[in-house]
Amino acid sequence: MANRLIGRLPKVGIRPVIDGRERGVRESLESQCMEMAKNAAKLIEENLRFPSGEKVECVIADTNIGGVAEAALCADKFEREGVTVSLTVTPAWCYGTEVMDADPNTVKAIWGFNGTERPGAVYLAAALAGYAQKGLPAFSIYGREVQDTGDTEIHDDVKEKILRFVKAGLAVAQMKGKSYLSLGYSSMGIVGSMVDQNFFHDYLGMRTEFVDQTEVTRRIEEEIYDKEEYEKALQWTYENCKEGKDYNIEALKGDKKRKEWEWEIVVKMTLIIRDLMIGNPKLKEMGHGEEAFGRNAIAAGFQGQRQWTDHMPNGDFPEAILNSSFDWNGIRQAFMVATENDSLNGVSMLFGHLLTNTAQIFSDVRTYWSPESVKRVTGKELTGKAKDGIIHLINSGSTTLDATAQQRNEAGAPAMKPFWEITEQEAKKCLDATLWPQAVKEYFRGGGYSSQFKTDGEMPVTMCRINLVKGVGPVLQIAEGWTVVLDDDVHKTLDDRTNPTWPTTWFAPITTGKGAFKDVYTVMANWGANHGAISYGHIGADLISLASMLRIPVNMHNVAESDVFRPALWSSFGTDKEGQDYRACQAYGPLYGIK
Ligand SMILES: C[C@H](O)[C@@H](O)[C@@H](O)C(=O)CO
Ligand SMILES: [Mn+2]
Repeated sequence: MANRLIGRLPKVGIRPVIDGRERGVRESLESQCMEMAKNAAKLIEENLRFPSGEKVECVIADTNIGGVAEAALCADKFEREGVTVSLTVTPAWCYGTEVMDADPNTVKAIWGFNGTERPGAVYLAAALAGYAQKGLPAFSIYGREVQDTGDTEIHDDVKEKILRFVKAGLAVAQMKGKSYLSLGYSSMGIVGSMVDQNFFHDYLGMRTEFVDQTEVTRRIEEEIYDKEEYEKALQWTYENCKEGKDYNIEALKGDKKRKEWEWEIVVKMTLIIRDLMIGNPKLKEMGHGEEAFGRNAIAAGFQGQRQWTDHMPNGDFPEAILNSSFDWNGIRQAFMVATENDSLNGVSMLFGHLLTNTAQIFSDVRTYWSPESVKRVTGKELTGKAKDGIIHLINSGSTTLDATAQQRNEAGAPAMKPFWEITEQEAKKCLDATLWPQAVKEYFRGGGYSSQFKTDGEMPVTMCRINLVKGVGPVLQIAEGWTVVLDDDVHKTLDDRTNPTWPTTWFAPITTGKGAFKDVYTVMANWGANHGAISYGHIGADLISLASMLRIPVNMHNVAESDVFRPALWSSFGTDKEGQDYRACQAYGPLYGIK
């Protein structure tokens, strides 16, 4: 099941461009050129889907584009069809700016066929020079190996670049016009929860919607939720969410009646937060037309601490369930809900979700454990991928239950998958691997239930985080690494020193010996905030491409330089890639800002 958001899904436009000279040249290229476009469309449509499950659709220009009139016809078609990502393809020389996609509102790339009989790469270079001069960043795709004229195969390096470009371009398009829903506002002085509407508007093209947490109270008290669904949800919760140990001191423990009330409240909160995000037609049937609309929120945050949690059960259950790929309605697309309303971590989760279609982990970046410290407190050596030290990722609230690592990929390895690949049995395993202890009352006076589990499998993951820096603007940090599994006794000793009621992920970033990635300690020391968003997979290169489209410089990453793929004209901003990125992002400014 997909999440209901308003606005059509963006399409990818393919533009075959051709040397317009008739009486020989054009005719000899027509079919090869169109074939290239069809192959690119096939590659994209066969490989890419939206997080809601729909297949990505391509639109090909009606004819090859040999001059400005055909370019305009194509632009017209693309506008009608809702194309926002444009890929120009050509095996031959064509006329630079005359055939280019000059629409400032599309994300652009050109694939110039690397053959020598007809010079596709020469067009690519001419068009890129044109784009540089006009200030329109475009990605350049050019295969490493020379292909023969009639060869229609797409080499792997080209495939990788096309798919990376399209994925990132579609992420840009999907955010545009959607909302971040801020439920409550500032949580415990966490600056990411002081939602910056200018950042959302200028960089992401998104709205920011502000709703006070009293709206949740009102809907609970006035019973503005689907009551049938609520009964089903409550029963499902009792059957699938096992209550854990109560760690509170006797004096703070709630009685049976109180605990039942808390379960009822947290289930109602889950329905209500979801309805606030995406609406619910059922509410209209109940006479609540306004509430039925929702806020068209592609991501949200719940302040919780402290005003809500000092008084009411906390948001851990609603956040964890919404962020997971399943609930009482079955297996479904995960929502993006940031705990403590940390909107910048919410956006980082959204990036990961749009690039991978999977649920996302939200965590505090809590403790760096050196091998020596682990040895000191447990008497044991860290081994395997954990051997050089680990970072403890842990937070009450938003960590998806998909992070229990109970799902398996085709190779049988632990994974977090898009919802349509998750089996009923896997969803059940994730739920079975999770306990729900009473929230620790010293922190959460109003109680509630925290999700308690550990990430019990070694998975490739990428942690990222947007930070807003005065004088610079937004910057993105990225750390690829692995979730690691510690021996049970080591895990328990380390976990018990923290808040054992919360979900734990042990993270071993990949270190390079240089800069922020000198070692695990320096990764932790260079992290720019208290939170990180963790996505399944090594997606650093995809995040880098996406950030460049949004003109957000990357201030720290451990992706191989050969995989860094940004608009071609970034190379006009110097030779070192990081400096190029800062200078180019500054020169072009936010995508939707005042120019
Ligand atoms: C209960 C505490 O207030 C936690 O929520 C706190 O450690 C954080 O998560 C801070 O981001
Ligand atoms: Mn936190």
